[in-house]
Amino acid sequence: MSMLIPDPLEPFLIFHPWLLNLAFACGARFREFAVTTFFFEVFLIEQDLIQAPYRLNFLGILSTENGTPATIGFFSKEKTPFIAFVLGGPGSGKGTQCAKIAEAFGFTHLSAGDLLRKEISSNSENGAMILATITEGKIVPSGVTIKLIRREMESIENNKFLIDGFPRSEENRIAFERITGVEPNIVLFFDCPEDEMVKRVLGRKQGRVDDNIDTIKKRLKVFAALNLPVINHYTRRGKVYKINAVGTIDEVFEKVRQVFDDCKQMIK
Ligand SMILES: Nc1ncnc2c1ncn2[C@@H]1O[C@H](COP(=O)(O)OP(=O)(O)OP(=O)(O)O)[C@@H](O)[C@H]1O
Ligand SMILES: Nc1ccn([C@H]2C[C@H](O)[C@@H](COP(=O)(O)O)O2)c(=O)n1
Repeated sequence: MSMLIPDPLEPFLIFHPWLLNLAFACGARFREFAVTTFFFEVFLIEQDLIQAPYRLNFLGILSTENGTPATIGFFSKEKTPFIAFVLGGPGSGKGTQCAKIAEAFGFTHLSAGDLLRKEISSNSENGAMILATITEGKIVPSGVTIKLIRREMESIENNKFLIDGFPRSEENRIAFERITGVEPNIVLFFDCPEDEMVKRVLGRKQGRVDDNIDTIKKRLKVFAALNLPVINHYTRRGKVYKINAVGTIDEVFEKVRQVFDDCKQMIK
């Protein structure tokens, strides 16, 4: 485990211009993160795509329950897990395929959406904010989501994780990589036409607050604006396996199986 001294200050930089000035005095690496995050955040709030008050929640990432500073880069070299991010629009079939991958290849399936919904039903301090955000089809502050993912990863012995529905935005991605110190090994992208996604979501009938036509339209807009840039980033990094999500569940899984068979050498 490593501790990088300046990181605990990062969340403050986002909100306090005078601390931004301090960052400039502290070195290039710190400065780059602070400036990028600041301008990106302003853009997202202006576009009404994220919750404005997330800055305060972002503090949650860097504090731990016992009050000691959080460790940045929380995987030891010996225990760096194999991570597959699973992305795609709402209803593209991420959750369905993750369940099959987990069973066939021994992965632990962590769904960011499920973890957030669990927070709502457990009446946690962030429950009301998460419910309002999901109902609006927007993205929950990274700090909140990463804390939940991190908690699960730390409590599970398995070393192979499917992280479903995360990162949803460049801000999610940058925060995750900064905090964990790792990138995903691969990224699955389920490519599905919008009309098929709408049909699947409306047919899901699981009582989700966001499975209605108004929220779906917003989620599709958020997906195009915020999630596609993440997919483009990892495409440039040579990590994306794009899967045509049209077809029966088993037909799609055959394409997925091929990806994991091809990656067997990388998966310990
Ligand atoms: N290939 C498929 N063909 C038809 N229906 C499918 C297919 N894959 C999944 N479904 C159905 O579509 C609905 C949405 O699937 P799923 O929940 O897996 O999508 P998702 O990408 O995880 O969605 P979300 O991001 O909204 O959680 C479910 O009812 C599921 O049974
Ligand atoms: N990284 C994430 C993942 C999910 N959410 C919120 C917003 C989504 O519309 C909702 C449902 O997620 P899904 O089950 O479709 O993966 O959860 C988020 O804010 N950030």
